[in-house]
Amino acid sequence: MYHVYRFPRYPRVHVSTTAQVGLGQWRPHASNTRRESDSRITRRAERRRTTMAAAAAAAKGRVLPLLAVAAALAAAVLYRAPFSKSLGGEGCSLLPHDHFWIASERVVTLGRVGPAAVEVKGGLINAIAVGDYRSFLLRRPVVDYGDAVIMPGLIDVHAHLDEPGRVEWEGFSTGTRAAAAGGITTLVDMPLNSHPSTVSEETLKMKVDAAKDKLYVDVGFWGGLVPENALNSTALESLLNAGVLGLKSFMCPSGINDFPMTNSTHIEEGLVTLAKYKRPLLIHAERIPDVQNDDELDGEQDPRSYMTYLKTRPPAWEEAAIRDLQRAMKDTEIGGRSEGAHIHIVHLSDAKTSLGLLKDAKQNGAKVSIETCPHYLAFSAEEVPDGDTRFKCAPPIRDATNRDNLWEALLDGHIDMLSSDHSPSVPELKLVEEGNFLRAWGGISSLQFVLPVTWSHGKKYGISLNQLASWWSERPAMLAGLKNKGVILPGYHADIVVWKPEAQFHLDDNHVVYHKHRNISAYLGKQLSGKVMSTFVGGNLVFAEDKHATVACGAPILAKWI
Ligand SMILES: NC(=O)NC(NC(N)=O)C(=O)[O-]
Ligand SMILES: [Zn+2]
Ligand SMILES: [Zn+2]
Repeated sequence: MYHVYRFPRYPRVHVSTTAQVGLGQWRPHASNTRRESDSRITRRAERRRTTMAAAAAAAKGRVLPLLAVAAALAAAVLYRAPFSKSLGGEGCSLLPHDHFWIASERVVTLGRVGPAAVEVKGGLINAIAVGDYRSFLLRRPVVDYGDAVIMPGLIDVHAHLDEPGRVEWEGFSTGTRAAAAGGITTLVDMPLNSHPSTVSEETLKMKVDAAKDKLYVDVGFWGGLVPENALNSTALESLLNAGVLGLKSFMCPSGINDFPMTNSTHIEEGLVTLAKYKRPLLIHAERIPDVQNDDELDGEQDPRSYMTYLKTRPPAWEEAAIRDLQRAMKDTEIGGRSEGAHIHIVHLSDAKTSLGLLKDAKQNGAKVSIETCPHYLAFSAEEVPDGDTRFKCAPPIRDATNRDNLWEALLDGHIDMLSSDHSPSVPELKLVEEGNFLRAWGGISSLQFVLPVTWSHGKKYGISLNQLASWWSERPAMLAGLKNKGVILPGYHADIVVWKPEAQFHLDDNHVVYHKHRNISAYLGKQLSGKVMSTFVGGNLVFAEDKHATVACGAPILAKWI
């Protein structure tokens, strides 16, 4: 027996924007903003949205509230593709079809994992047949992936692609090829490390221009909240109107001259404007405490020792930042000054007091979400070799107990999602030879490996494929307001990764790495399981069998406020 979930057969359902959300305390805000779109894909998906919810609800009640949150959080955020190539256009896809089925024994859809066939048509998921899908394989063309996993493509909401200005560090072409090879179908680019930083309408335009014809996956952009624009709502609105999906700010020096840190006043004022647009503020939450522990500063320290570096950025830095954010978080509560805004803490490393404070804030009704990154879950301070600056990042990788506590918080739902924080530089700045932790560039290079890394390490903690899809696709889509992405359901973009969780591989010299600089990644030399076979973006097969499509047909994603 099989059942097909298809657009026209289902009745309309009302998706409440005030539904209780199954995403910790992260509740959406109702909005009366009318949704519309100017892209072909978005319009089509929009017509199907209520039907998808009906299909999902019919199959599994749990899915409906998640759709409600996506709809509500994204109520004012839409996207369009100003220069995307036509679907299935010449060279965009390794598959010569615009309408086809893919099938496997393990499809992650409708809140379950099981046999299913997925119909892809015109860049969208058109129908899903679950159960005895084999009878569907008579319908051609079909790609039968056997027992490989078919899962929503990963959405990486934290990647530094560094173009324009520092293309020698990473770039749109190299970065998105690595993303496609790693099963990432959408990424959102950070506003710093490129030059200039993305802090205005003009600099966003430079980003989008630089990305032209170089995107192998879809790419959105965060803008920067910096002292120069934070208190100037006209400047902020022009950046938001230009299409950034939200803003990002630093509470400590960022290491980039034209991206200065913000204080809590900048953050609180910025949130008021963001509330109007219903877009999130992402915060690098480390702050140099007013009084530093003498232990951390005193004495002759070996700069090649990882412990020396670890002591320079203790958990107290994360804690000080979160304490500084207390008022801003309170402002996001219902009835607060910036109700409608949302605070997202990037790359949380401290699983102790900082996490505890954030849990309390969520409990009290603050609109806060938390991400952590695979390197905090895969590595521990104890195992970082002295002089191996590939492991340097901020906040730092802490001890093994902290790592276990991060996994626990992720599994318990206190940490909402994962991101790569792919932040490479040129090898010279990483000081790999010299091994000086205090002077080396901070940032982990990981984009292509995040799926196998999360899976390889998560297996030991008993993670499921559904959790993986939630942390890497569904919740990141909600954060970025990508209402047609993040799940495999009719009407959503056909952004899909096909991978083999059991396939082991050694990240050795023979492994093809598409990052600009392969040798600065801390994952090189590691044994991993989980091999990406195929990646589809908007129905285009953009990566398969270690080959990319010949033409880069990914779309830039720009938010539109109406
Ligand atoms: N300028 C950076 O890219 N910094 C990044 N560096 C890290 N994470 O070590 C970050 O996201 O904070
Ligand atoms: Zn950061
Ligand atoms: Zn970062």
